[in-house]
Amino acid sequence: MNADAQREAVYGAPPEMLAVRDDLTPMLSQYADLCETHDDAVVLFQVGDFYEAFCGAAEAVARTCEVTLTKREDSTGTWPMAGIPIDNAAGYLERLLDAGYRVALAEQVEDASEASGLVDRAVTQLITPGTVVDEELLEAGRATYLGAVARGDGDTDAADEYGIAVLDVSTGECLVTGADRALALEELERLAPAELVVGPNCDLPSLSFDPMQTPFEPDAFDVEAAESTLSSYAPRPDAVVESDAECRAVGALLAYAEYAQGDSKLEYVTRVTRFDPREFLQLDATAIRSLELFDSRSARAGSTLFSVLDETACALGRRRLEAWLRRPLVDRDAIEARLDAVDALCDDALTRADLRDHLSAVYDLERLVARVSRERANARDLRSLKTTLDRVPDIREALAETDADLLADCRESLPELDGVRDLVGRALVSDPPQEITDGGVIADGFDAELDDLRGTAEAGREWVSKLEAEERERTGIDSLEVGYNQVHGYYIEVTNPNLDRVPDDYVRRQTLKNSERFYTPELKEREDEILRAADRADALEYDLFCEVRADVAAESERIQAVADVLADLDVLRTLADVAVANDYTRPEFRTEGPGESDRTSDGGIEIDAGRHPVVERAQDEFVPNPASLPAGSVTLITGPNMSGKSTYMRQVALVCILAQMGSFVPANAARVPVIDRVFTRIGASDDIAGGQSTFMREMSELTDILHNATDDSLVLLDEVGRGTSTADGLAIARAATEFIHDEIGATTLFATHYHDLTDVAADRETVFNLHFTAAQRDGEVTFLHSVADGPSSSSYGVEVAHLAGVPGTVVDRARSLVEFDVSKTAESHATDAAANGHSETVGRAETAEDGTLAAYVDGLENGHTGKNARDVEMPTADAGAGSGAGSDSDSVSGATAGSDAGFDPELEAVANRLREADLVDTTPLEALNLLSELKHELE
Ligand SMILES: Nc1ncnc2c1ncn2[C@@H]1O[C@H](COP(=O)(O)OP(=O)(O)OP(=O)(O)O)[C@@H](O)[C@H]1O
Repeated sequence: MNADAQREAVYGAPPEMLAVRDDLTPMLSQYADLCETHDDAVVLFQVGDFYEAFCGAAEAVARTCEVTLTKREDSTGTWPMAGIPIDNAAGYLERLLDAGYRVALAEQVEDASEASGLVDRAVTQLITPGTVVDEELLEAGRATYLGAVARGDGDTDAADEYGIAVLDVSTGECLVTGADRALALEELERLAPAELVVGPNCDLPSLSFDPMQTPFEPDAFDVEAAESTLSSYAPRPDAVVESDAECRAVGALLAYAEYAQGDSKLEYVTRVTRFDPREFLQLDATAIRSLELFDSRSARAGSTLFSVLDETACALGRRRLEAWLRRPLVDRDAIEARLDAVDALCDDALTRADLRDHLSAVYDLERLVARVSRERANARDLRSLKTTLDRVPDIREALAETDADLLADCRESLPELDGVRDLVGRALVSDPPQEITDGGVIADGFDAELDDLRGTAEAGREWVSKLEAEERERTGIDSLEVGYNQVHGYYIEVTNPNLDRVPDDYVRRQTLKNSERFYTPELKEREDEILRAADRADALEYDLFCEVRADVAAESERIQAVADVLADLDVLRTLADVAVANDYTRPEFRTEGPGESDRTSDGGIEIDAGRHPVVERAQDEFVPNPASLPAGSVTLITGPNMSGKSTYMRQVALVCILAQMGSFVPANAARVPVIDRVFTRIGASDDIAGGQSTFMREMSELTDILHNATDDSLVLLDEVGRGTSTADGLAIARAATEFIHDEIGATTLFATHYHDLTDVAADRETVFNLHFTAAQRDGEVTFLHSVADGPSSSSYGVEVAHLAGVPGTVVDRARSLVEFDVSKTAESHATDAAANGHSETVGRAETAEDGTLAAYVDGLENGHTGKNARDVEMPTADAGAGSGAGSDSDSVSGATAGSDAGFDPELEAVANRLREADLVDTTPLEALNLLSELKHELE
């Protein structure tokens, strides 16, 4: 049985209980009923102060939560039972969720002391990864989404439409979008809901994240049913959604969320917002992952872009920062508005500091107001809400002088909500208790009746407090005491030796070992008065509290508006703080937006002294690099391993992303276009679970780029083609480069070790070569990390192997092999190159240095790999586009034509074996054996 099946086996009513169903005690019968109606979860059944589970579920709870498995015995049998204490249930619930269980809380919904017979119980909450609302189970600064995906009607054209909806049940944020399957799935990956309700006929591939997939009534996805659910959240559903698929997704999502919250409408979901993914810079899951925006492959803390930016002061800001980074803008005006605001704050340290100060005192207003609406908020929550709202006037004041439109808008749209502040301020004591049923919550002076009751109780207590002295005097018993206990109430206690002095009006209440307890009719009367008043006061306080909470709930929408503005402000000030602290600069935009006709010939990317925002933090000295990438150009980047190629490519993309989210960028200056998408094909990683080899994955990512990139896109390719044979890899890399350049026109950066690829620059004006250099002295390599024009001449592979710790003997031997073979091949290489009219200086290239393994491999591939080159049908480049330096296809086919004479198959076999050797997975002994075999072959 797999893990899912194991979990499901304990859902539903226990079969052993069903077998004796009619004989079960009323309580267990109630348990079995609730298990049957909630057969998609482990039912935790409140019995007093514990949540109990029985039978198979009890065993699962005991195992997962590490609590004792006990048993309950009654006339019908012995039932395994396990319980978790309600008071600190959060930790146990978390364990159950982590173990993949869904949990239904069946709570006592009537006061056990008032129930005649069996206490009424109902499932009040379903707890699953996407429906948790408990603060202790949620990550503060991250939205936790419940998601739904639905498809258009199978019989119509709309069948290709997919709808995606997400809801953060803890805050009420609800988003819906729709698109074709590919785009919709991309959006789903970007939103990465923790739990997913999937509609009928949705054909989902394996996802890059791992949501809990929840089966839910297919009927909820029917258009009519979905529209009816949606209509209680949006009076005109057709004004919110644009297709049936969207309607189905959001309707079913809300229906499931209602079911999870005990079948009640979610009053705090006040706005269902539709968005179009095309209105944002599209970053798919691959790009988000490979640019390490949120998750890093390195274990180093602070090694993602998000962690560099995250100087937020409150959870509201943190969640908003994540949303902005996940979804940068494409509307130039909106971007400039954010940049103006950040700019203004950069220049105003005082306002920044003020804002930080105020915002760090605010609570998570979105979650607070959601709790208020769900009637789950206690008095402390309302006080936190007030504390937050109290900061609003100060925040408005701090923004009083600002010129930036967005900041001024924030100031103007910040409602002060005096009514709510005043109400909570007057109604609740300043430091209320956690419980709302035990009194002590409502402030004096708020309600006359409550004040009266309190006055009565207080007067009674005062009377009692004086009673001791009076009775001592009346009876002459100095040791007489007046006391109170929960069971017997007020009493007068007299020790045994003094019992003979007890007056006649004392009535015996309790006998203890050394004393007797009494009351007097008058004391009893006072006691009744006090207790009656106190009980009534507690009940009245609870009612008053609920009224106050309901009044606050009525302002949900305006409070959510405050939360919205505070979140924006926190992000804007964070971006300004980060810009100042890290010396970022304001980017300039060269185009109005994707697809706009005013794209000019200089609509490319120009970065002066750009840095990688994350790598620069980890580096003692980061070397800034420029980028000059005309629109639609392809830039081929060569250079030794570890020289900085990937860092460079990524930093260009990160500058563009930061700019479009409205942030300053790590550079001295940056002029950038508004791009529509960033595509990445970086790093080789297997997707064995998804059934893809490294190469297949590489190719499917490349396919995605070739199909979907536009001339407004930025494409990063890192070593495309390396997952297969050199000849095939080079052919694919070359063909892809030509296609992207000639057909798509996306601005592209391509890091490669295929030196032959650099020839593409020779006959295309907007294909350029850049390279990274390294200095080699006394056999040691130092990476300079600075970019220069032209292709690189060496890869320093042996030296990098040395740096990586490959044993000295192997490195020395490899070096001598390289030198030996290079000298052997250099001559024919030079001859071939001359014969092809192809010098080593191509385009803006620098002259290659020989004496390295790369030059040797170059030699083989350029001049002596006739077999490989012949095996691959290279697409012929447009001859007319050549610049005269020899077109790429010329150079390859020329090499092929003239190479057979110098082709040495044995030498190539050795080279191939060397090339394919995986040094990381080679033990020193295997390496020595390999070398010895190679030597043998050569000799
Ligand atoms: N501009 C820079 N200034 C300082 N250090 C840098 C710079 N660029 C990169 N580095 C350092 O060099 C390391 C290697 O960089 P990177 O991964 O970009 O090299 P690469 O050329 O892509 O390597 P490979 O070809 O092996 O993938 C980085 O982890 C970083 O520590």
